[in-house]
Amino acid sequence: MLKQVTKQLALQGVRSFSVSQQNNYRVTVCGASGGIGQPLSLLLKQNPLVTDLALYDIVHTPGVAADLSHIDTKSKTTGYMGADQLGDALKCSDVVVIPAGVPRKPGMTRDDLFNVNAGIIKDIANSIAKNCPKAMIAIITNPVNTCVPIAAEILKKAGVHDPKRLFGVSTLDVVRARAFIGHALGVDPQTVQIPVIGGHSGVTILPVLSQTQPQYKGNQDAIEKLTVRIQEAGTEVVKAKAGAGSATLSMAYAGARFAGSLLKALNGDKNVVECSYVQSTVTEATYFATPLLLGKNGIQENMGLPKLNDYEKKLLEAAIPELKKNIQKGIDFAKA
Ligand SMILES: NC(=O)C1=CN([C@@H]2O[C@H](COP(=O)(O)OP(=O)(O)OC[C@H]3O[C@@H](n4cnc5c(N)ncnc54)[C@H](O)[C@@H]3O)[C@@H](O)[C@H]2O)C=CC1
Ligand SMILES: O=C([O-])CC(=O)C(=O)O
Repeated sequence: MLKQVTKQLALQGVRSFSVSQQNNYRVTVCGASGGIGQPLSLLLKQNPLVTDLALYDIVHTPGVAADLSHIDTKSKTTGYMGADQLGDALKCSDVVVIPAGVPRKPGMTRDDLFNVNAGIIKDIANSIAKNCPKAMIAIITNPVNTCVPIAAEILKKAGVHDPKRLFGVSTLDVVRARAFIGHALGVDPQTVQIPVIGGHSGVTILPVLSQTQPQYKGNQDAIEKLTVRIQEAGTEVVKAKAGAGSATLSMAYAGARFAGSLLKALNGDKNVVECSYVQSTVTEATYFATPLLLGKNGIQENMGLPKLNDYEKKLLEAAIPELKKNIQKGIDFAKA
């Protein structure tokens, strides 16, 4: 009889899961009701490594959680709403993904979001320090270049800072570069490899086109145009959305990919490499995105600067002062 029922469930597409599997992680999304938060949570609900999906926001999470909880994947989805429930949302989380905060409108820079978003990151980081100090933390909220140093300073104050576990999500820059290059070369974007280093705004975004696989063969003019397009791709979306926000769907895809990579590495996969904005000694900027080998404890190895040609070295020179300014702003805010 039991055999029959199991077979029937299998035919209906219902999978059974062994309790002995290692792949049981709790992921918290902070800002889960937003333009990024909802599709990101939908994608995470489909990740087989997630057993417990905690959705936190200051609005609407009971509805978002109820909706997602009807999807036939194994993870349990729970909604937490309002500052009183932030601690419970974070408690025992393995991975915290943060797309909480306001997005840009046309004419704004990412730095213009600082006044509102810095305080949001500060509050969430304080609660992470108390409730899940060992979690991997992935910050999507802009300005990423400044929000990551803010979170680091808050975690330092609480005595729980581990730079190997704190990440600024710059994956969308890689995703975009792969899309643009794949279409330009007429190849599947999924087969394109390219490091995008530096930070996540304007001139701090440094796509290393000389290291693209398969090779990008454009002339210098084409290379410069493509570089600027990747650097300004966020603004391209902000303009196209004409006041209705910034990239949400592509960011949800990128955020789910990055969180998925953290989970794979936690689960013992030894070949997970992602570019991400982290504490760094690779350049003069104390936070900098480079390719990272991820492991069970976060960054296993910073793979350092890829080989740069003369044009890319100039881009790096332009990025460093801007990054240093963005980083100092975050440190000053957190110390004040
Ligand atoms: N790193 C990246 O590549 C990218 C970053 N972003 C950034 O992501 C952030 C979110 O963007 P969207 O989802 O489009 O904005 P949104 O306004 O649609 O959603 C933000 C969500 O955050 C929530 N929120 C506000 N204060 C909160 C708090 N204290 N605690 C928890 N949740 C809170 C809001 O209620 C809302 O549901 C923005 O700062 C945006 O600039 C956007 C695209 C790409
Ligand atoms: O441009 C923005 O404000 C949002 C963002 O970071 C991106 O799309 O890369």
